[in-house]
Amino acid sequence: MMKIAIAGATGRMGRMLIETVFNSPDAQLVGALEHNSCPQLGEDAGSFLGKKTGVIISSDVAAVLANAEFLIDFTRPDGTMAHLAVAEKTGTKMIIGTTGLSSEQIGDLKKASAKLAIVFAPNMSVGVNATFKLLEIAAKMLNEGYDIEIVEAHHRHKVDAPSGTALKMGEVIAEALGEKLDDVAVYAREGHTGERKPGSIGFATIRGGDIVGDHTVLFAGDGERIEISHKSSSRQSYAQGSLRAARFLQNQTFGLYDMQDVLGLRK
Ligand SMILES: NC(=O)C1=CN([C@@H]2O[C@H](COP(=O)(O)OP(=O)(O)OC[C@H]3O[C@@H](n4cnc5c(N)ncnc54)[C@H](OP(=O)(O)O)[C@@H]3O)[C@@H](O)[C@H]2O)C=CC1
Ligand SMILES: O=C(O)C1=N[C@H](C(=O)O)C[C@H](O)C1
Repeated sequence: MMKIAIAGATGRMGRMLIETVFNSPDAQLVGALEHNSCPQLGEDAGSFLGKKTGVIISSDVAAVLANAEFLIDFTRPDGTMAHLAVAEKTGTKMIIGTTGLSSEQIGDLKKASAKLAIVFAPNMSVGVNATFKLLEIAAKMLNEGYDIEIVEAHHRHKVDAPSGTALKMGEVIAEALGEKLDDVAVYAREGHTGERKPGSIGFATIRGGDIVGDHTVLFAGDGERIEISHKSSSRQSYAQGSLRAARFLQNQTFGLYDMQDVLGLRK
């Protein structure tokens, strides 16, 4: 039985993860973390489901992690890094879905992974990770005469842009074309932009309503265009993917992995 704690327990992903762990025969919910101004501190983590899990929402990271083999963290970059600092001491393996980490913070994850096993991925769904592979193939086949644009849409509460998934799509495509995303990305257009720069990868962001997460990559040529899209209609796929990541980590003692490793998709 995997002993799992959830960070950001009252958030959109936190709640989906609590429900998923609660209903999984091979997982036990042993902790639920929130920051110390959260109004639900002291409540049962399952109260939003009308169920008793026996786990009380707490802000005591050290006490929660002392009792947990795994921490699944979908919070904010500062929260994730604070949890990581404690997990390094307790040896609690981490599954990190938080997006918007700086390159310095990612560097700190890499350092920690010398001793701690971590899965870090901007999207835990099987479908999105399969889409990354499709994009790699498409980018190699359409490497001349096609302009590449990535469009993502998310709910009105999302705080980072472009999404972690859109950025990863850009990285996968850039790598397939022998480029670095930083050298070819165009994140915004406004005013007199001039003509599109050949070889660039454009990003466009939509925020509104309750959109769970849509990503489309356009390969726009002369007289035709190809679109590769993934649309999430529920957060379940992210939560199920996170549990698959925890199962994968059962067999790892250290190292930084992503969902391509978990799903056996790495070339
Ligand atoms: N990898 C993947 O598959 C997916 C990744 N995500 C990413 O997961 C993250 C969370 O998304 P979502 O659940 O929608 O966001 P929410 O805002 O609904 O949830 C975030 C939770 O983390 C808490 N939190 C915020 N800051 C801190 C902190 N410094 N320390 C501890 N806890 C904190 C929030 O509390 P409060 O609200 O009180 O601030 C809230 O409970 C985002 O980065 C998002 O992009 C989302 C879906 C899938
Ligand atoms: O904030 C979200 O909701 C999501 N965030 C992730 C991202 O930034 O890519 C994954 C998914 O798209 C939902």
